[in-house]
Amino acid sequence: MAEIKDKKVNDLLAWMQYLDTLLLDATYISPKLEIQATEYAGRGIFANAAIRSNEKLIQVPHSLLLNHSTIIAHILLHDSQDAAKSRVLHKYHKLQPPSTEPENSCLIEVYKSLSYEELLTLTSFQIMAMYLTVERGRGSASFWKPFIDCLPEMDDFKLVPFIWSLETLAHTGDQLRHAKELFHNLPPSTQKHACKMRDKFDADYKTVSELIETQLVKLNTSETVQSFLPVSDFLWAWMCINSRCLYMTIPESKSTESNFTMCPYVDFINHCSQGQCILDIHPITGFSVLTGSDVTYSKNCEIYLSYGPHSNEFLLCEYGFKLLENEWNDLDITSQLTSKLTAAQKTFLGDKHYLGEYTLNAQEISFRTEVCLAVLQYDVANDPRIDLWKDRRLKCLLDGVSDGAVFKPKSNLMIKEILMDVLDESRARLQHCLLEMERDDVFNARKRVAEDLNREVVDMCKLHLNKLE
Ligand SMILES: C[S@@+](CC[C@H](N)C(=O)[O-])C[C@H]1O[C@@H](n2cnc3c(N)ncnc32)[C@H](O)[C@@H]1O
Repeated sequence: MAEIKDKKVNDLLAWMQYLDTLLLDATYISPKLEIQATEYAGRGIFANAAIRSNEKLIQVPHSLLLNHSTIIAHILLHDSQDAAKSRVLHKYHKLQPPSTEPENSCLIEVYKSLSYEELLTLTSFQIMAMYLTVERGRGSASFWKPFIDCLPEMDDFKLVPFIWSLETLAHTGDQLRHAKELFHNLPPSTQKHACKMRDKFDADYKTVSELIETQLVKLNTSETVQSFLPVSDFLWAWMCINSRCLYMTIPESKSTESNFTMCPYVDFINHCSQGQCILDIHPITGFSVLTGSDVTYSKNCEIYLSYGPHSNEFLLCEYGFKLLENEWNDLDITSQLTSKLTAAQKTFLGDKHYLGEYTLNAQEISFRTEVCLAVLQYDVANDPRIDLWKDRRLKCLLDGVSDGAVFKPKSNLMIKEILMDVLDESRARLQHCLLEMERDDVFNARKRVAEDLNREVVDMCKLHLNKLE
C-alpha cells in the first residue's frame, strides 16, 4: 500500500492548514496519521507510528464542518441585512466571507433571496443536498472546493441498489431487461430498502425544487430549477451525504435526525464492526476523534471506525459495500409474518408498538418476532371471547414476567414453515443470479453482491432450521 500522492488530499490538507492559521481554530491532525490507498475501499487513514490508547488523533473546528447550522450561516453570509440572519451569523463569525471570484450570479441571487425562515423549512438532509449541489457547481468560487474535490464520484456508488434501480430508467431493450432481472434477484428486503431510499430521494428533490422554484419566480429570471439544481448533481450530493455523514448534536437542529455533519478528513476513516475510534463533539473546539481507552495501533495499521451495528444489506444499500463476515447480519421476515396477521392482531401489535420489523439474527429470533408469533396463536377472527389486551399470558410475555415458553412449540412450527419458504425462494434467486451471463464490470460486480446477499439468507435459514430440528 503506497501513500497516496494525491493532489486532492494535499490540497485538502493545505486548505485546512490555511484556515487554521487564518481563523486560529485549532485544527489538529496527528503527525502519526496518513492517508493511503487501500485495495478494498478507496482511501483510508493509517498509522505511520505507534499510537497509544486515549490519544487525540483529529480535531476539526465547527467552521470546517458542513451541516445544517454552518450551511445556513454560509448562505446568509451573502446577505447580512436581516436581523435574524445577523443573529445566526454572530455564532459563526469565523466563517469565510463569500468569494469574490466571478461566477454565475443567479446562484448567488438565489442564496440572497432565501430567507432564514425558508431555510428552516428544509430538513438537514435537504439543505445539505441542495447546498452541496450548488457549491459543486460554483467550482473554485466555493469555500468548500478542496473538500468537495475529495468526495466520491457517482461511480463509487455503483453497488448501491437504489442507484441500480434508478439506472434502469436510462436503459432500453435487452439492457433494461437484464438490469431489471438483476435488481429483482436481490433479496426482497434489499429491494424494499432500495425503494424506500428512492422515495425519500424523490421527496427531498421535490421539496428543494419547489423552494428554488419560488425563489426563481421572486427573482423573475429565465433560469430553470433543472439548470440550478440538476437532478443528477442532486443525486450525487444526496449519496455523498448519505455515505459520509457523522452523527453529533448540532446547534439549532430541529430533530435528532438532523444531528449529523460532514467532516473533512474524518470522513476518510473506513468502517469495521469492531472499529475502535471514539468521536466527540465539543461546543467550542468542534469534532474530535480519539483512540479508545484500551486500543493501541502499531505502524501501518489502518484506523477504523464503526459506522454502527449494520448488516451487510444495510451497508450495501446505504454505503455501497459489504463485509466478508458480518456479525450484524439479520433476516427480515416482516412481510411473511404481517401477511398472516388479521386486522385485530395488527391493531393490538400497533397499539403495543410491536407491529413490523420482524427479524432474526445468527444468535436468536428477535423479541418483536417472538411477540408477533405469540399473537398469531390467538384465533381472534373466529373466537369473539378472545381479548388480546386482557390476555394474561400475552401480558406476562410483554411485561417480561415470563419467557414465553408457553408459545414456543407453535412459534417454532410457524417459523420453520416461513424459513423453509424463504430458503426455497432464496435458493431460486441465487440460482437465477448464477445463471446470469457475465456482462460489463458493473453488471458483474452487482451480480456478485446479489449472489452474496442471497447466499447469506440461505445460510441464515439453514442455521435456524438446524437449530429447530
Ligand atoms: C466515510 S467514507 C470512507 C473513506 C472512503 N474510503 C474514501 O475513499 O473516501 C465511506 C465509504 O468508504 C468505503 N468503505 C468504508 N468502509 C469500507 C469497508 N469496510 N469495505 C469496503 N468499503 C468501505 C465505502 O465506499 C463507503 O461508502
